[in-house]
Amino acid sequence: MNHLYPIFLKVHELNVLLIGGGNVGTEKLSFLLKSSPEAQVTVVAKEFNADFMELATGKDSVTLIEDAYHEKYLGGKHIVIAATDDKKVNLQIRNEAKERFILVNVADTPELCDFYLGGIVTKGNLKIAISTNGKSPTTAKRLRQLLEEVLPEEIDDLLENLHSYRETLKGDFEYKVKAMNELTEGLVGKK
Ligand SMILES: C[C@@]1(CC(=O)O)c2cc3[nH]c(cc4nc(cc5[nH]c(cc(n2)[C@H]1CCC(=O)O)[C@@](C)(CC(=O)O)[C@@H]5CCC(=O)O)C(CC(=O)O)=C4CCC(=O)O)c(CCC(=O)O)c3CC(=O)O
Ligand SMILES: NC(=O)C1=CN([C@@H]2O[C@H](COP(=O)(O)OP(=O)(O)OC[C@H]3O[C@@H](n4cnc5c(N)ncnc54)[C@H](O)[C@@H]3O)[C@@H](O)[C@H]2O)C=CC1
Repeated sequence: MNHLYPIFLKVHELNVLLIGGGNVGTEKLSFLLKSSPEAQVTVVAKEFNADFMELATGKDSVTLIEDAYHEKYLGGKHIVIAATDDKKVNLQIRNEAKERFILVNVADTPELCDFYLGGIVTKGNLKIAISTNGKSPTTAKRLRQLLEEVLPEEIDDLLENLHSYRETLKGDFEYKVKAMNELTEGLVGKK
């Protein structure tokens, strides 16, 4: 059974806390910033590795704190990603986040996650998020690569044009629904 419900977060308007600045921390920050370059991220780690520093240096929206995790760092955060190599610390982060009703992801332990990070395809205004329900992250990656390849950049022109047309519609809600559906009927191959 797949119970996951995907949403699209405005992470440039939310405060994200990432704990861990190693390989996994680098991967998580890298995909977060690839999709959301202005994401507001505070990173706490005892040490940051060279790749992490290269990625984070010069990014105004990323704040680095060289310290061991402490619950005080949860203050004012909406979302937490635990990516340390210490399972006990990851569990502590998860429990202290849950006490505060903060959504938490523990990179190496799906059972402890409130949400998973997904493979993400961006073509201008179009964004597609891919999950395999935690079963095969590599498949999520491969599907992301495939869709990046096959979806044309021009798909964004289509969205912009449809948006302009939508702005010109003056009728009530029902009229707009009908007009937009008629115009886009050909996209799904219906006659
Ligand atoms: C549950 C989840 C929780 C979470 O991290 O959010 C999770 C968990 C785990 N990942 C593990 C390993 C790997 N993860 C990747 C890659 C990605 N992992 C991502 C998401 C997720 N990974 C969530 C589920 C997503 C879903 O529902 O499908 C992606 C999509 C997004 C992102 O990371 O931002 C990103 C691809 C991004 C892209 O390229 O587009 C690769 C492949 C590679 O790097 O080439 C490997 C190595 C191969 C392998 O092991 O499969 C391990 C074992 C750790 C160990 O053995 O120690 C666990 C733990 C476990 O499964 O128990
Ligand atoms: N979800 C995923 O995609 C994957 C998850 N993993 C798992 O993720 C974990 C981390 O792996 P790596 O990043 O390779 O380890 P790493 O050794 O490269 O990095 C660990 C980081 O955690 C920090 N850290 C450790 N204790 C801390 C504390 N108390 N407070 C603050 N920071 C602390 C270290 O300073 C370092 O920055 C491992 O347990 C591994 O099994 C591994 C591969 C993929």
